[in-house]
Amino acid sequence: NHYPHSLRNIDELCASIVRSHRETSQYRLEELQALKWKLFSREEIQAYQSKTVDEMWQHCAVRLTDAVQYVVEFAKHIPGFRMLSQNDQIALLKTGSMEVVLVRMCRFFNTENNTVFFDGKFAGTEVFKSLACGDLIAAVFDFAHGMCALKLTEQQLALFSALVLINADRPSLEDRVRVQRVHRSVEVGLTHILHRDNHDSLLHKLYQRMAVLRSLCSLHMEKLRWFSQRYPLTAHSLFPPLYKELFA
Ligand SMILES: CNC(=O)[C@@H]1CCCN1C(=O)c1ccc(Cl)c(COc2cccc3c(C(F)(F)F)cc(C)nc23)c1Cl
Repeated sequence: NHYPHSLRNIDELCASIVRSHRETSQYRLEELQALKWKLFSREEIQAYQSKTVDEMWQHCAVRLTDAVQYVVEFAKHIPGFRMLSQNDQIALLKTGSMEVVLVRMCRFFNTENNTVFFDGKFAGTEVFKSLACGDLIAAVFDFAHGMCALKLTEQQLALFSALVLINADRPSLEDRVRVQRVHRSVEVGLTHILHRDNHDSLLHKLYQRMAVLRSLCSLHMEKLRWFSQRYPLTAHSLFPPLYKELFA
């Protein structure tokens, strides 16, 4: 093909990241579209609201762990991520996987009625009341709103997710320079895709979203610590092992 060698690599990089995103996105957009107006009944909302704090946390932790596992699969198929050392892959996933879960959540969000796909239907913030962390849930919904407003295509979302994950500023990386190099190639890929989509202005907005993401995830870690101190039994025994490995 007529591309100079480097651009061909970027095209191949973009294609592999988009493919990996599609294969690990948990639900296809068409499926979610079909379920868009399936809302919880009053009784179902009551049932969620009458769960105890640790029951609801455990219920969510199972789903979050599931989502994190899909992000791990996504990462494993990103060329350049696989090349990193095992320790650096774990270090990137430890701090980045929840951020990617949050980025991906915008796919499950219906901005018309401020609901998110949860447990098979679309839920408003009131469903999560028994978690006793309304500020966290409000922040999760706000972030999803902000992401939806950017109207990213699946390809742009795939590249942005890879950019969020492969971040050389993460703590305890062994080979920061190598992570920076992979980050740069993903960034070139995203810039290339945005340019092709005639949407160059989006890159700046996406970097602002990354800053919001970091503050949101430190709020999550604070909540997780609060929860595991208050409910040590649930946190240490009932949370799926991967969750503990990533967040403990
Ligand atoms: C298809 N559904 C989805 O994509 C989402 C993401 C993974 C599974 N999932 C849901 O079912 C879901 C959708 C919306 C919401 Cl608000 C929730 C509840 O979210 C959380 C409740 C408790 C703690 C959460 C924490 C904390 F603090 F642990 F880091 C962090 C995040 C980000 N979300 C938390 C969930 Cl679990």
